[in-house]
Amino acid sequence: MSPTGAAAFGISGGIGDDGRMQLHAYESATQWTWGAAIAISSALARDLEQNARARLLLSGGKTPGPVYAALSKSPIAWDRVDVALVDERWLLPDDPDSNARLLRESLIQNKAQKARLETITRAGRPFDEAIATANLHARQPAGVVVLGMGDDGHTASLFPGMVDLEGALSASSPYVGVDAGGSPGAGNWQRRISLTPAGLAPAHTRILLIRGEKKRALLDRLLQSDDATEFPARIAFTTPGAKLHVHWCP
Ligand SMILES: O=C1O[C@H](COP(=O)(O)O)[C@@H](O)[C@H](O)[C@H]1O
Repeated sequence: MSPTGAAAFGISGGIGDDGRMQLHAYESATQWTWGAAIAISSALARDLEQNARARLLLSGGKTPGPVYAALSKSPIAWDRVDVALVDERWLLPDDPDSNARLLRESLIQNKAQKARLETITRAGRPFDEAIATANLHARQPAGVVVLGMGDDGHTASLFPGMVDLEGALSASSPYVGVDAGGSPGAGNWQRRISLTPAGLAPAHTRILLIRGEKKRALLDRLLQSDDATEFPARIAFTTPGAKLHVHWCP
């Protein structure tokens, strides 16, 4: 199936009307998985037609694994694709709770084994150096960025109520180190490295993957305002640049 085969429509009442967002609503998890994978793969294929390499930023968490697994079977020139992280917990890349491990086990399989995976953390790499390395790699801006959204309205590792959220939201660098202590949504992983709105802005394709009625209701709530300090996931549609494509299924 293709994304256009799914029920794709703009949301009325503000965001859909001003062209900042389009919702692709699927009836089943299978349709969502393949619809989102095809959307990502098509954007990469377009990039690869025009550029020697394509750069893809992916989120972690519990939601996107099936989409990445489907994407790994896409017949594109993966040997010309650099895959990097939207955010990472301060964990080594082989830790079962790291976002890098999720990418390795779901995406870097099948045809996508030929892609180049960049991790943010590495054994012996101090926190500040990990941030600096992420920023260095981001000098080559990503064309395609895939975001997630937590039940608390966080995206990347930008959490409601975290220390100096305002600083992270207004940072001029593509990545910042964060202390998400005090934000229950951060779970056991308070120290993190996160993409910022400045890092999101250059992407020509901006995708948000969410599932379930709870997140759909939260999305509706997000659309009522632009205040990213209340719900940082609002940066997905308030950051100037590409239209946000939300792929959702129940
Ligand atoms: O901690 C994180 O959570 C978000 C959302 O994850 P989900 O489990 O609710 O899908 C994710 O986008 C982010 O990359 C991750 O570090």
